[in-house]
Amino acid sequence: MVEIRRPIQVNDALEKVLSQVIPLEAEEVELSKSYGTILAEAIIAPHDVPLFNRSPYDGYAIRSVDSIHASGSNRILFHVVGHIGAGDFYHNELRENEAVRIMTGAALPYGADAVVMFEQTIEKDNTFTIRKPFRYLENVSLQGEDAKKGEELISKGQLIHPGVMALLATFGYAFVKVSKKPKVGILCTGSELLQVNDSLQPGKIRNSNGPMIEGQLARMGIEYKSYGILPDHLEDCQNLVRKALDENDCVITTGGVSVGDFDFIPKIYKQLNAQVLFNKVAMRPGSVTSCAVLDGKLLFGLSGNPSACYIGFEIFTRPALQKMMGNVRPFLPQTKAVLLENYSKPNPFTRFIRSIYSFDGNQATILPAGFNKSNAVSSIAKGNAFMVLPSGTRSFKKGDVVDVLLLGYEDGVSTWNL
Ligand SMILES: Nc1nc2c(c(=O)[nH]1)N[C@H]1C(S)=C(S)[C@@H](COP(=O)(O)OP(=O)(O)OC[C@H]3O[C@@H](n4cnc5c(N)ncnc54)[C@H](O)[C@@H]3O)O[C@H]1N2
Ligand code: MOO
Ligand SMILES: [Mg+2]
Repeated sequence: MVEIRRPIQVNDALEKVLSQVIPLEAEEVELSKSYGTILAEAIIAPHDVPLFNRSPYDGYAIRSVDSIHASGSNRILFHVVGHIGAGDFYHNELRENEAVRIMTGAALPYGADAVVMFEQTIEKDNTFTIRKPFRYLENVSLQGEDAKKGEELISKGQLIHPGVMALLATFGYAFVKVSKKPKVGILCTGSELLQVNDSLQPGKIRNSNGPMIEGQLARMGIEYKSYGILPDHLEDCQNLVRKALDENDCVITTGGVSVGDFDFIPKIYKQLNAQVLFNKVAMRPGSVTSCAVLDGKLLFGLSGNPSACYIGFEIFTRPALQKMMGNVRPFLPQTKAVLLENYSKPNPFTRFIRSIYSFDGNQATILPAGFNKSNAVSSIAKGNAFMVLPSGTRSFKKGDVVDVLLLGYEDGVSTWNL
């Protein structure tokens, strides 16, 4: 007799997975290799930025007090006593009606407290005149205006993107403490599976889930080990799952999670003594997505059906891997968009529809990406987002505003409201 599985809600399943996540240790990486990693320490400014008052323009540094009486009919004359570019420093203190020719980024000389842009002067020999008064600190880029010493700028658990790398470099971090990345093993089960370069034979298909998951991991900057394709043979599959578990922090299998005669993943969990977190989720596709834990490591049993497999990864595996890396924003970005066509099917389970999200110049829109079945591969290729229709709803109409999860963004969000 077939086992009757009880579906649990997506949020409950997700909570179960995330509660099992054991964060990975931290390590020091070279700044130039840190892109896409997660900060394991907060960045606290060790000094002000800028570190000194500097000129934001090419022009002349003056004492504002000397400019008070300047007007169109009373141009004031300055004597140029020095010339500095960014990186230079003028060591004397400015005296009355003296100016230093200064370039963008150069430190203001002592006594100077304003900058006159070249365009605001009439220059003659070693002098210039101005026709307006300058305020104290006018045209000055102030010490500490960008960041104050001691200020926490980026907290632990944030993604290191190019902007963060710039900040780290500013503060002299040649190395940065980040979370280690998980090692992930991928195993595709199915006696029907051929390699990508095999020619087709009756009843066989090429393994598309393997390359797809490799891409999903690569999109997260995570390295993986592919254990290839494996015919549906209980003992062989079990041995390879065990080996993959020993060699990785997390293992993803595809196929064989349902109730078919050759669906061996549930048996493998049982024989390995893994704790099954769930084997049925109230979602479509991906309802058979399964997850188990063994030795503190997560085993994701993703469906063999390509669309279900893709969604199972993005909804469960991705946040879990992000959390392993200590990412405080582990979830795909969530937004809303206007539906561009009627969607009349009822949604007894939460429905994730591979869709095309775009902006039509006026509003964010979402359009289902075509053939919308669990076994579809074309719609995952065309889509860049999931439209999410909550369970217990039906008859969505063109013009309705719906929830959307965006794929392929480097950063995510801290919670989902699904
Ligand atoms: N009696 C029932 N039958 C099924 C149920 C059910 O509840 N009761 N659930 C259905 C649902 S929903 C799904 S989804 C599938 C899940 O199947 P499995 O995860 O067990 O996967 P397989 O049986 O191995 O394969 C399903 C399908 O996917 C193709 N496949 C498998 N691996 C790959 C791959 N690497 N690349 C491309 N395509 C792959 C495979 O050829 C099958 O067509 O079960 C339903 N059945
Ligand atoms: O689990 Mo299946 O993926 O619902 O279609
Ligand atoms: Mg099956």
